[in-house]
Amino acid sequence: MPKIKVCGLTRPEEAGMLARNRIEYAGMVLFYPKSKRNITVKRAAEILMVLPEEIHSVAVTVSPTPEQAEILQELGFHYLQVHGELRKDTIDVCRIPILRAYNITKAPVSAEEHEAIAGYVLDGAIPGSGKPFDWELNQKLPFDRTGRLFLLAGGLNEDNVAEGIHCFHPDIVDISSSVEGDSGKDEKKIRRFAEAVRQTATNRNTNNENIEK
Ligand SMILES: O=C(O)c1ccccc1NCC(=O)[C@H](O)[C@H](O)COP(=O)(O)O
Repeated sequence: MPKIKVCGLTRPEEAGMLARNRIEYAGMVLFYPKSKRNITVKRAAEILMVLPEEIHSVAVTVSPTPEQAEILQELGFHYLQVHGELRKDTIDVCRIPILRAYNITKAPVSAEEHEAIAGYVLDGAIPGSGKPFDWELNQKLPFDRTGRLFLLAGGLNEDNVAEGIHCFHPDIVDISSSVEGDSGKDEKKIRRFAEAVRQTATNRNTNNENIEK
């Protein structure tokens, strides 16, 4: 069963929503003012303060500079997620694992290889837009998964997540838009999404039992 990452936290009370629903990863968008989910370093520190230690924290960035990466790892984030450009000088200062994210348009992705890259995120063309990439055309993953995490992102919701899991077998399913309300993350939506993910595993086990009978 894949783990779940809820991305784009903006308020400390959302940490409790994740804990109560046994969500394993929490993403926060920083240094990207174009995003409606962009938060300040101060706000990220407030959220990290109340986020249970067992939830992995992910700083979500676009083309981060070495100085920004340094601030984020000093804050205590467990992972640095990088959209846009992954700079060599940023890799050089990074002591936390990198999740390399690709926004899939029509052009094929050519995945970078580096030992600092702990996982890959395949995301929609516009991150955080709630729109998936073309799953049909991207069935073959553009990287070797061995020893690395694979996160499926982009437009996932409680209705399509079972199909996404079936198509890609991701280690982590990554969501944002579909679990939001007017003022940020919505606990009822998070619960329903988590139930849909866990139900997928239950259905698979039941199907396997039926096949074995
Ligand atoms: O969420 C954003 O606004 C964002 C901005 C810039 C870079 C990345 C961003 N989000 C990254 C994520 O990991 C989202 O969870 C992912 O894009 C899925 O979002 P959604 O399609 O809304 O479920």
